[in-house]
Amino acid sequence: MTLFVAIEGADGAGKATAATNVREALARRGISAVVISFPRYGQTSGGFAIGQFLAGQFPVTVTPKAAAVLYALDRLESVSFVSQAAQDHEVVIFDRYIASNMVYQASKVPASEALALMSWIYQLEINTFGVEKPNVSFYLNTSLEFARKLMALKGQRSYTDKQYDAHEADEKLQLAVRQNYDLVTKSGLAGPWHVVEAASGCVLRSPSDIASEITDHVLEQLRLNKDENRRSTTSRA
Ligand SMILES: Nc1ncnc2c1ncn2[C@@H]1O[C@H](COP(=O)(O)OP(=O)(O)OP(=O)(O)O)[C@@H](O)[C@H]1O
Ligand SMILES: Cc1cn([C@H]2C[C@H](O)[C@@H](COP(=O)(O)O)O2)c(=O)[nH]c1=O
Repeated sequence: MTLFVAIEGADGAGKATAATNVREALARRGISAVVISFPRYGQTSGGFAIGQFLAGQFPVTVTPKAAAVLYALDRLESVSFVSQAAQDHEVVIFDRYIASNMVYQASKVPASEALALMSWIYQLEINTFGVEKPNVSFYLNTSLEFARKLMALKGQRSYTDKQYDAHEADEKLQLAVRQNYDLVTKSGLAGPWHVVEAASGCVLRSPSDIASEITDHVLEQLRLNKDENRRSTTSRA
């Protein structure tokens, strides 16, 4: 059975880097893994609409619920792509997944409405759209200060020429995103969660150090899954 792993975090936390390094670390152990990054900007109509929205070019005002639907549509359109990846690989690593949708949209409404909106989005994606649940999620926790430095290292994006997109430019949103990741990880929504610190004290950890912490958890989860499969095969025999 394929393991679905989600790597989550604020903009510029180093998720794409961690996802690639984890995939390579698994490959070195003979475990086949693939990285799928959401949004899939150029691949789905939802992804295209999100690119327009983040570039500030969507033709109508996008409320938090409308944004949630666009992001969820991107994943709905990707269901068969994900299921093909699951047939071809032992591990599918998502660079952002459903929790990004829950956290970012919840960060645009008053704190008292955040949990209700998060659970609405989770129901929409899992129950209504039939998107695959992650088996384990990692939150790459980083301060806004470090994230700004990493964002500055990012190359040109496909959907905007600006240095910062609509979410990245919004400092208040970036702070609320950190509070809401804290809320989901503590409440276990869209989990189970492991929190991975991007920095140790006031020094950013190396990409390989971060990836090896995540890889160790993934290997442990693969072992647990194999034990579980063996147990259920034995009890059926
Ligand atoms: N731990 C790290 N130490 C130093 N540089 C890093 C680290 N992690 C990532 N980087 C660099 O920071 C930049 C942004 O990283 P990355 O694209 O992985 O972030 P991200 O979280 O996926 O960003 P976003 O969500 O905004 O797309 C890249 O140039 C990457 O090489
Ligand atoms: C998948 C997903 C993403 N977002 C947000 C998070 C970012 O601010 C942007 C785009 O992500 P990228 O990593 O910078 O390409 O969109 C979201 O709100 N909901 C989602 O489902």
